[in-house]
Amino acid sequence: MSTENSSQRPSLEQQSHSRNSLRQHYINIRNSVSPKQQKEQALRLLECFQRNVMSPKLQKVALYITNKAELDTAPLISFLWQLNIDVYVPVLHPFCKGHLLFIRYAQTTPMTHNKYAIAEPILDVRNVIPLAELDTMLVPLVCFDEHGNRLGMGGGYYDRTLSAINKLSHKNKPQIELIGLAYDIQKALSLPNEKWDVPLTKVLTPSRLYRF
Ligand SMILES: Nc1nc2c(c(=O)[nH]1)N(C=O)[C@@H](CNc1ccc(C(=O)N[C@@H](CCC(=O)O)C(=O)O)cc1)CN2
Ligand SMILES: Nc1ncnc2c1ncn2[C@@H]1O[C@H](COP(=O)(O)OP(=O)(O)OP(=O)(O)O)[C@@H](O)[C@H]1O
Repeated sequence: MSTENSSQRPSLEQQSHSRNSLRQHYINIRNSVSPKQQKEQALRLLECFQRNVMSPKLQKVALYITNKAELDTAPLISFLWQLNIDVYVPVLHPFCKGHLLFIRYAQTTPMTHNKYAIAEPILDVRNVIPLAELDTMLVPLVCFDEHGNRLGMGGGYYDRTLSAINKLSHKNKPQIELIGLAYDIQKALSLPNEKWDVPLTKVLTPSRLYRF
């Protein structure tokens, strides 16, 4: 996307068009994963997590509940539960449009479905965690590149929610690890980035951990 001068710079409309075509291209790639492969890849992801991410510092982890052909997080969630590590998942914010709340997710949590038909805990304010208290957030994505740029489903939910962290003063800024979870086939050579994009610190795939 780099250009010599502003007259050659793509317009906002062109940029959003290329983001949307890239997004659709990688959603199609993701949808080509069969249910059998999805299961196998989820187990390999768990092994890769155990080798590369697991640490005694991991106490409060945000994850997501898998939608459609996304990399399946269920084995990872069960593993964290076994270790008594607290797991939090996103809920669409009821008042703050485009933002997420992170809610404690346990085996007995009463669940519902959001407008995208994704399972989410029924909102109970006692189970909401302030972002600054999370030590790691595992983030869904449609594609990523080798600089840690991420393209998601296009709602801007994660970027909006995470921008709140960047607004904190440096002193209070939490050292939250932002780790994208993806199949290896979701890696792009280079993605356009926007001022609101919050870069990932790492991406974990079933075969390796990328550090940026
Ligand atoms: N598992 C999961 N939970 C998540 C996200 C996500 O990407 N994955 N989100 C990340 O921000 C938020 C929800 N954002 C979403 C935005 C758009 C669509 C959507 O357009 N879905 C299409 C189907 C897409 C497909 O084929 O995979 C649909 O509902 O028809 C879904 C979720 C919060 N929770
Ligand atoms: N921090 C923010 N403040 C205001 N608007 C934002 C912010 N972040 C993203 N947006 C808006 O959200 C829209 C979608 O953003 P983007 O394409 O980056 O979503 P995404 O990262 O793919 O989606 P998601 O995070 O939900 O997976 C953009 O058009 C942008 O206007």
